[in-house]
Amino acid sequence: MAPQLDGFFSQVDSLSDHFIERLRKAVAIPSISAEEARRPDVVRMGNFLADELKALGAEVELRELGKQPHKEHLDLPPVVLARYGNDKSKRTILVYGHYDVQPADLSDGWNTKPFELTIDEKDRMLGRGSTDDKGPVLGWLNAIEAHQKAGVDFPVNLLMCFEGMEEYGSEGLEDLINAEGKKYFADADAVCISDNYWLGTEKPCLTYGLRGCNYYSIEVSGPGADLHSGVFGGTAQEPMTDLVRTMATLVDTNGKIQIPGIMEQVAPITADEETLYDEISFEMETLHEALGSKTTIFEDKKLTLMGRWRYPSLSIHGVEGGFSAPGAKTVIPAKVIGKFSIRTVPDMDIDKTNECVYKYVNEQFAKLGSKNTMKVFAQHTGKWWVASPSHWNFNAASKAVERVWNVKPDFTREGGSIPITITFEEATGKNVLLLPMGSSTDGAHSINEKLDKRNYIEGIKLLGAYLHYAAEEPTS
Ligand SMILES: NCC(=O)N[C@@H](Cc1c[nH]cn1)C(=O)O
Ligand SMILES: [Zn+2]
Ligand SMILES: [Zn+2]
Repeated sequence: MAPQLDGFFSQVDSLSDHFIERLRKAVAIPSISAEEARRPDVVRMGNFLADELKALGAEVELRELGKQPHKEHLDLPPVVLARYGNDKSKRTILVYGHYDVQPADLSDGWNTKPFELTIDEKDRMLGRGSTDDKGPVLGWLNAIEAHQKAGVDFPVNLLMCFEGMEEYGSEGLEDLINAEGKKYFADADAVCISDNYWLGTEKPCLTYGLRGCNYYSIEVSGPGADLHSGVFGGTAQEPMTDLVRTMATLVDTNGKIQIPGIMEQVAPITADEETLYDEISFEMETLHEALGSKTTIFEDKKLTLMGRWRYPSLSIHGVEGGFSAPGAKTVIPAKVIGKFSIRTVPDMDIDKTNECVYKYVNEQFAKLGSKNTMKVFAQHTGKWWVASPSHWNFNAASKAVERVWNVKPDFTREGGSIPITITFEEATGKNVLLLPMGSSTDGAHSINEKLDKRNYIEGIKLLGAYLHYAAEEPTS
């Protein structure tokens, strides 16, 4: 029998301004995990969540994770663990999200202040973390509150795990989840993560796969200090020149990875997979809109989806130590660190991939015949994940999508990474579902990140409806 959801849904509508205010407060905390100076703000954001959860009647623990690896002067932000409900006759759903965000600065090209939630004339709620992942995290809290205020029994016990280091490789979390898999998380019957996006702007999806991410640094140094390029140019071998020449050998303009041993690890395409892409609702126009240009590698939908889901990609992110401000500074940097990452896919192996990268980068640098020194190392790694969507957890989410959005969801994989997903699967032994709230044009990690008001409010209904269907879905 379909669950009675009307009371809950109308309460979400009535509380929508209050829920937007909650998001406004969260976005105002610049919880950037990658910036050391922002660490107190990340902690403040964890405390904010803990306080909101306590006010809703959840049992909350702030778990400290110790020092940040390679940055021993920094404490990792706490993991917020919470439980709402402990009724043995109900199913228990474990949800995960993250309260840290990517860096953001007005000078990057934002049209509005990134840490002030701004609602524009199209009801887009602009602000860093609005879609990734503060909106979805608050979605769970909002669903609890709407049940309480509507007087509707909460259908499941909810276990929550919200971390503050996801955008920096989830440092410290893996050990906690492995340790708590059969303790704090022991009751979990299934896991749900809301931290990705629809493929387009109209059709919801359920996601059963993610790429992994190996993130690398190439450090080139030589001179003892930054130098005057007029005095030393033409006399010293320059680290930036060596770095740029080395980085240029990694990948070509069409994204073809030049490192031997990477593509060789990729699982072959199966006959079933060949047919899968045609069914997916995905328009190249929407991709162009999300991209902000027509500079796609492929013109074709299937090749584009394959490029995002089932093949690895190599992206060059930036150079630390180089001159990047506007204007013209005639300096030779003494030490530069180039950053790049490889999104990994089945059947790639983390260690094997690292070996291929180290060997290749060392060879390319050696070819330069430079007297400078080069080190290449992985900053963090996370494995890819592909699960079976034939499970009651996905059935429940599919029914919830139909109920809220009046359409059957697409079943998708995702090009991004949530490295902790596979850890949850292995530590709990339970099915993991990705249930996105936001859409493809939200601009996560980019300037002008937003979450449409519609996706936030209907997304709260979706998360709540999912819990109702999960409560009664027959075991599969
Ligand atoms: N919303 C998920 C997300 O943005 N994940 C990050 C996580 C990450 C950071 N380093 C490696 N993975 C992503 O970039 O995919
Ligand atoms: Zn995220
Ligand atoms: Zn992110």
